[in-house]
Amino acid sequence: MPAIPVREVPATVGPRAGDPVPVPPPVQEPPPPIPVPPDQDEPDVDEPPPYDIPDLPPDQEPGTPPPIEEPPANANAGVGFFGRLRAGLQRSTQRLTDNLTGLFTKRPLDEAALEELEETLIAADLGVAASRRIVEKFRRTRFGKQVSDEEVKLALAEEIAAILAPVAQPLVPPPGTKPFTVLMVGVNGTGKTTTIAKLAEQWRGERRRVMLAAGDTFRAAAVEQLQVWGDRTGSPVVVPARTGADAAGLAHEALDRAVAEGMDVLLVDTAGRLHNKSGLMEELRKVVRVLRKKDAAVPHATLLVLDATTGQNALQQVKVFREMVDVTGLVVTKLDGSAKGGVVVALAQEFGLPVHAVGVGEKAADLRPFDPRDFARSLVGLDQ
Ligand SMILES: Nc1nc2c(ncn2[C@@H]2O[C@H](COP(=O)(O)OP(=O)(O)OP(=O)(O)O)[C@@H](O)[C@H]2O)c(=O)[nH]1
Repeated sequence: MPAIPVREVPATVGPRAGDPVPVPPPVQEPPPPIPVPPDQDEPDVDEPPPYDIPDLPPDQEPGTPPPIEEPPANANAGVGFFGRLRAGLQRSTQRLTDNLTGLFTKRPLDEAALEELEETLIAADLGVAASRRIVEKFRRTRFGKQVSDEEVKLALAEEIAAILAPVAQPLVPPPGTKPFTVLMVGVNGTGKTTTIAKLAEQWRGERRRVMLAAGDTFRAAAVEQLQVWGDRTGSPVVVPARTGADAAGLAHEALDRAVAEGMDVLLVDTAGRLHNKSGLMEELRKVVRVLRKKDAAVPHATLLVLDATTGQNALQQVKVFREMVDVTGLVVTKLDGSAKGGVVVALAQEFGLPVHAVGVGEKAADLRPFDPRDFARSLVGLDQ
């Protein structure tokens, strides 16, 4: 196997043994896509043909991030993360609350109103099971009563938060686990690379030493993108020697380097598509197998990154990726551009997998640990 180069961080920003780890400058913007020259050394290696994973959403073209709906004009309004979350979820909130307004104030809560409530919740992507659960609670506690819009929102927020609470688990590298190794999986364009950068930024800010591994070896642009993020966050990046190099070999090499260099965290990017679903499954399983050979506990976490704009497709993606790898937690991105933020509730109800973080924008500060109360109140349009 050819040697896998490690892109070293310039001495001015990279940590040295014994030095305090500098806090990297805030990440301002995601790196622009970088044109990739044809690989002169490897004329035989072709880009894989368009992928054909029948169970994944058809609207995600290979290599093309899904279009993000225009965010609302006041998307950056508000103070702090709650304000961003609230602004980011505005489309989802509108979708949910438009039909609720006046639903119960015009009449006491009867069967027809409950049915309308259920339809509204399902249309807002909360999923059938969660919607039924919420409606049942309303039936038990409020049937026959006249309730104001505000009361409805409060009760909804409470119920949604109760569904979300068990899954809201921030991802914290446990003390003594070094390097805490995280495998990032998900369909292309969902935000894996950006999420890696955001986590790297966050953990470097906590003075942890972070290494990145560019495991999406077929997409040279993805490798370049991770290198840019590595430079920006001051994290060394292990890159493949050539396009299409063995991803498992790269992950193995990265783990060796991370151990040798005393890294606290290793974040491994992976491909979101290959020739077909079984090709992707084979590759992801091989990456895990090879890592486990080195250390049975690795990867310590396997995060599936989901794009909220895909709505109910996200549920399908969880099912497909769980067939491939042992998904330990979820990150839901692009809540800022989506009217389908309710899908987080459906994911919580259906799978009960930890939701570690949500993304409400492209900047480093736009990824935060998932707070059930904040999310629920934002989703129904209540203030903090
Ligand atoms: N609005 C918004 N955009 C995001 C968010 N997270 C990621 N993006 C954008 O989504 C696009 C795709 O993100 P990537 O990180 O490249 O996705 P990926 O899954 O790594 O995809 P590949 O690199 O193609 O494998 C980029 O333009 C990101 O800036 C988010 O929370 N909100």
